[in-house]
Amino acid sequence: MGGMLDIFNNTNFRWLLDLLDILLVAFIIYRIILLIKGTRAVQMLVGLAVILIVYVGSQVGGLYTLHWLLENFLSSIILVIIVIFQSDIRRALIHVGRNPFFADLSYKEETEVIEELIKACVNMANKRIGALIVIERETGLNDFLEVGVEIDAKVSSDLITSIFLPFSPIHDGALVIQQGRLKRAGCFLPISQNPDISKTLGTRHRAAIGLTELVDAVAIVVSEETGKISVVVGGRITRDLDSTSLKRVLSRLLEPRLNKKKKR
Ligand SMILES: Nc1ncnc2c1ncn2[C@@H]1O[C@H](COP(=O)(O)OP(=O)(O)OP(=O)(O)O)[C@@H](O)[C@H]1O
Repeated sequence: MGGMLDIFNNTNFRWLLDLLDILLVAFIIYRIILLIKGTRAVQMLVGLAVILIVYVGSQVGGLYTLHWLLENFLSSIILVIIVIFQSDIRRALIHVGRNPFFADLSYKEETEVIEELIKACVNMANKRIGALIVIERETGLNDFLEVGVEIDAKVSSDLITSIFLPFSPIHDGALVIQQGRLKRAGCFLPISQNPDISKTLGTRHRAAIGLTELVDAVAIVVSEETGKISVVVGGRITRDLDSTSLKRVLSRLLEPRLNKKKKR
C-alpha cells in the first residue's frame, strides 16, 4: 500500500492525487451546500461571513480593539459552529451514504410508490380535490415539518386522497414524503415572492414554487379549481399533466436508482 502511494507521490501521477483531492473537497462542499440550502443554517453562515469580513477589515484598517475582540471570538469558532449547527451536522451524518428518496425500498416498492402517487393525483384531479404533495430528495425538509401532523405511513393512493378530502382535519397545507413514506401532513411551506408567477396561480401553487426555490424537493399540485395536475421543481412549474406525462416526469425526477436497476 505504502509502495503504491510512493509511486503516486514520486512520479508523474502526482497530478492524479491532486485532482482527486480537489474533486473530493468540491464534492464535500457541494453536499454541505445541498444539505443546508433552505435551512436556518444559511442565515447563520451569512452572519459568520459578515463577522469574518469585519475581522479582516479591522485588521486592514488598524482597529485594534475590534480586531482583538473578533480574534478571540473566531479562535473558538469551531466550537461555535458545532453548537449552532448541531442538528444540521447530525442530519448530514445520517444522510451520508443514504439513498435520498427511496431509502431501503426494493425495486418493486419503489415502483409502487410512484404508481400510488400517480393514482392518487389522477383520482383527486377527477374529483376536483385540491392537494399539495412534497417529495424530499437530497436536501432535508425537516425545517418545514415543525407545523403539521405526523403520519409515517406507507404511500397509498386511498390514504393520500382521504388526507386531502375537504372535510379531513389535515387537508390544509402540504403532505410530505420522506424516504418513500408519507411522513407529515398539514405542513406550511414558504410562499414564493417571484413577481413573474402567473396571476392565475393561488397560494397552493405559490407554496409549491416557494419551497422548490429553496430546496431540491419535487412538489405535485392538484388544483381544486381546475382539476389540473402540476409538478414543480427548482421553482419551475410544469402544468396540465395527465397520468402518462406525470409518470414520465416523476420517473425522471425520482427514479435515478430505479433506472440503474432496470439497466442491470
Ligand atoms: N403556505 C402554504 N403552505 C402549504 N399549503 C398552503 C399554503 N398556502 C396555501 N396552502 C394550501 O392552498 C389552499 C388554498 O389554495 P388557493 O385556492 O389559494 O391556491 P391555488 O393555487 O389557486 O389552488 P387551487 O387551484 O387548488 O384553487 C389552502 O387551503 C392550503 O391548503
